[in-house]
Amino acid sequence: MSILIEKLSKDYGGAPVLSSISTSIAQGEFVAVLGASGCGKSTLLNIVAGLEPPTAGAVTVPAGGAAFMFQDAALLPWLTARANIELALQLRGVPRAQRKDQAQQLLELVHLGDAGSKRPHELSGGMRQRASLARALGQDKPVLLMDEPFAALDAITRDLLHEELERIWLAQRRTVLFVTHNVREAVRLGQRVLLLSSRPGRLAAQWDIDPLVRTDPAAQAALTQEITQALREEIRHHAH
Ligand SMILES: Nc1ncnc2c1ncn2[C@@H]1O[C@H](COP(=O)(O)OP(=O)(O)OP(=O)(O)O)[C@@H](O)[C@H]1O
Repeated sequence: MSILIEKLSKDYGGAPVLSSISTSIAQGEFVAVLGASGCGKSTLLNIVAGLEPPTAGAVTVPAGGAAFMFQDAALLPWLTARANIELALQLRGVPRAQRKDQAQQLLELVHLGDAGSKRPHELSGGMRQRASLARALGQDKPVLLMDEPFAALDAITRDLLHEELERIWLAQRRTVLFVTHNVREAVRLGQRVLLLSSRPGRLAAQWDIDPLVRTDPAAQAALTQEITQALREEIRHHAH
């Protein structure tokens, strides 16, 4: 077991945002979290990251903690892609002599091997997210928290990054908690999909995704439709 969430509730002083969420996430598992806008998905990740305390309940994460990747790459604009990654390595205590090589390996892992000397504004949105992923991986934490990391990308770039992320996840088997609005993305990447309800955010439903679904477009489409229907119902409730 990697992440244990027990009767987790959260409010910011007003109405509850999250209410009694319990689930456990296995080591190396990839879990996608879906829910309507404002249902508390980011709050859930922030609590797992240790950035926000829970109001009630408990969250247990592995001793090494979690790395975070956001929708906005949040790279330091005055540093090159390589230097952004080297900084993560430095913060982790990697000796200076090894940082350059390790940063290059990480750049190559995300297929940015030739772009290390570019600064963020010289990179496309997809390349910035690749650099951001390399930086998150450079933190070498057992858990990777991803908050809509590909939401701002065009569909083709997003599909490419799905392939990259899957390849890296299969090679490294980190535990991933991936928040998205996009049902197709959740079904494409997740071994399990959690659906949060709105106001308060509860665990409304979950689906285990059979890996065979990924190789069967009809099954993938049917499951996407089923989950989309459930998400729509959550959004409709919320609208009343
Ligand atoms: N620091 C905070 N202080 C007060 N309220 C907050 C804070 N952070 C989030 N909220 C509120 O908690 C609720 C859930 O927000 P959160 O960002 O977790 O939702 P979300 O599901 O990630 O939304 P979206 O999908 O739009 O990104 C919202 O009503 C938001 O206004």
